[in-house]
Amino acid sequence: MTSFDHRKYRPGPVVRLPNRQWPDRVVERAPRWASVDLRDGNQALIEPMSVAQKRRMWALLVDLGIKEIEVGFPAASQPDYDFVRWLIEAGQIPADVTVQVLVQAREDLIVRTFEALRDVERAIVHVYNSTSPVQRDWVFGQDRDGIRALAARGAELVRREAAKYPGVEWTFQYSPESFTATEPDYAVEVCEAVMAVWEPTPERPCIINLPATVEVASPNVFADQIEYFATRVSRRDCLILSVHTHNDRGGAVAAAELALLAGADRVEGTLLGNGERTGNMDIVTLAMNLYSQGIDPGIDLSRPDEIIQIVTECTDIQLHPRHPWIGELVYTAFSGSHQDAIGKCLSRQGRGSPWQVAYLPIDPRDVGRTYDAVIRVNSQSGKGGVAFVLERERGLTLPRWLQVELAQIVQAESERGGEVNAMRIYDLFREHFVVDQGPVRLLGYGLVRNGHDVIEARIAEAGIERTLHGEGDGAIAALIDAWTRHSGQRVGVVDYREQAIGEGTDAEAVAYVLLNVDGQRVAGAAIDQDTVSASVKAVFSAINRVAATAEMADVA
Ligand SMILES: CC(=O)SCCNC(=O)CCNC(=O)[C@H](O)C(C)(C)COP(=O)(O)OP(=O)(O)OC[C@H]1O[C@@H](n2cnc3c(N)ncnc32)[C@H](O)[C@@H]1OP(=O)(O)O
Ligand SMILES: CC(C)C(=O)C(=O)O
Ligand SMILES: [Mg+2]
Repeated sequence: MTSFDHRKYRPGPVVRLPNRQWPDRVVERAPRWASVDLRDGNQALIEPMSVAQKRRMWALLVDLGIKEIEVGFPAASQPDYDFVRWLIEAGQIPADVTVQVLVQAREDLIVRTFEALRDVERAIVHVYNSTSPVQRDWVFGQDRDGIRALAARGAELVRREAAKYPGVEWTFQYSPESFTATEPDYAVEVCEAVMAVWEPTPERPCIINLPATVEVASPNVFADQIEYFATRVSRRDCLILSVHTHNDRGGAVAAAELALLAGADRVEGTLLGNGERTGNMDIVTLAMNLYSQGIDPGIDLSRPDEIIQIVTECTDIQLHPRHPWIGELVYTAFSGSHQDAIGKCLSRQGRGSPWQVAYLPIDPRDVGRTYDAVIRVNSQSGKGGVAFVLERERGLTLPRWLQVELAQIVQAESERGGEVNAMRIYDLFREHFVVDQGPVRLLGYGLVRNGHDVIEARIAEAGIERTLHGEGDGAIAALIDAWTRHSGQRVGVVDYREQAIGEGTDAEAVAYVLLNVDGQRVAGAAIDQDTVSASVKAVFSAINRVAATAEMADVA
């Protein structure tokens, strides 16, 4: 008998919203960002941040360009109080950044919160109380009127205390905590009661922050709740509509995105999504989502490794290697068809033209990643990936028939031993296709080119030195003629390619040849400083591969 029983649960809320508008809208600009790393993020840590960690996190948030930063709950704990004091007294708050602090709708806490903020130039005071039926009934033991009065009283206290510090530019923020589980009409009613006290104007708006304190439904329901609120609240022009989503169902980012369609102006979240339970909305992910749609996110995410390092140090939570946009493995493909498509697209992607590379929704270089890690080879990989790695690391552009054969060799190796790195792929290429130490060794050759080519090749075969003679149109044809006369084999050239790698005096030639020897196709390759020598040696590589196969058959 287990307690796993879905009948314990009821479906989440449904909002009646005929003619909802948000599904037809698109997001065209970034929201106002507000970080709650130092408050919601911090309160969810096993070990809350030390002073040094808070300072590091603060510096990072400012550096990224986040302009509204909730720095703590100063009335709740001495470290939070002290941190706020340090920010103010040490002049740490840049002119374009506003600190925000959280407080419950309780008099003593509100008084202390304002004390903590004395001498600040500007600040957002964020007061909240919970509004859902279960919180009303079971936590606060109050009915709808009672909770509305609690909220209004909190607003009055905030207004009263703010008046004691007239030199400060205050912004008031209210959150109906547990908004997503609150009846939508009642959420509007409570916020109206708060606004009636604060009397915001278009010039001095207040912030109404609608939280998915616990994510209880799919993101479309949240969007309905936001649109419902935005279209029913009075004085919409006097408030900044903010959302604060949590990730209980894994939809915090999606919910925030849809909320923007539904009328939200501002989004609260944390870097990389740390926060209560499964976390807060991840600012980095949402910002990168916008970026990848061609929208300026308004925060600088060009150095994500720095974000990962600092957030990891401050939270002691490791980043998942497949975390959206910036996880370690996000721009790495192991699977063959992905590698093939990525390689093809990268080779055609023009500089300055709109990015369109299959499987890479953005250019990895934008977030400080190089192409080095884009393709890594294991047993799931195919010829495209192997070829891509060799081209990237060694500049070798293998012909397709050689890619196919090499990929099989690499795959066999990776089935035995896991990932195969670029150096090993190159070694396998040389070991299998550049065969200059086989049964037949080329000792030297002379070529007379006079319209018609005549070759004289000295070889050692089974310990015996011989000189072969042949002629034809081109060095390869002459050599094939020489070998055919000597061996009696029927040899034809199916394909031949050559390429230069490197430049200037360091340049080398690589030759790839596919022969048909007595009906059997065999590939060979060679690398030399000279193009003709590379092609001659490539033919011997192929001949050696045939000879080696024959020797093995004899042994068997
Ligand atoms: C969704 C969120 O993240 S909300 C933010 C939550 N963050 C935190 O709680 C971290 C900081 N908080 C704290 O350190 C403590 O809660 C303190 C210091 C603020 C208060 O501590 P305490 O006074 O010991 O009480 P505690 O937190 O248990 O408070 C519960 C009481 O406050 C009331 N309360 C809780 N929230 C609120 C609120 N927003 N407004 C008014 N009253 C509230 C409860 O109904 C309860 O009342 P009761 O004592 O009459 O039953
Ligand atoms: C304080 C509020 C906004 C909160 O963190 C929540 O509801 O999740
Ligand atoms: Mg929260």
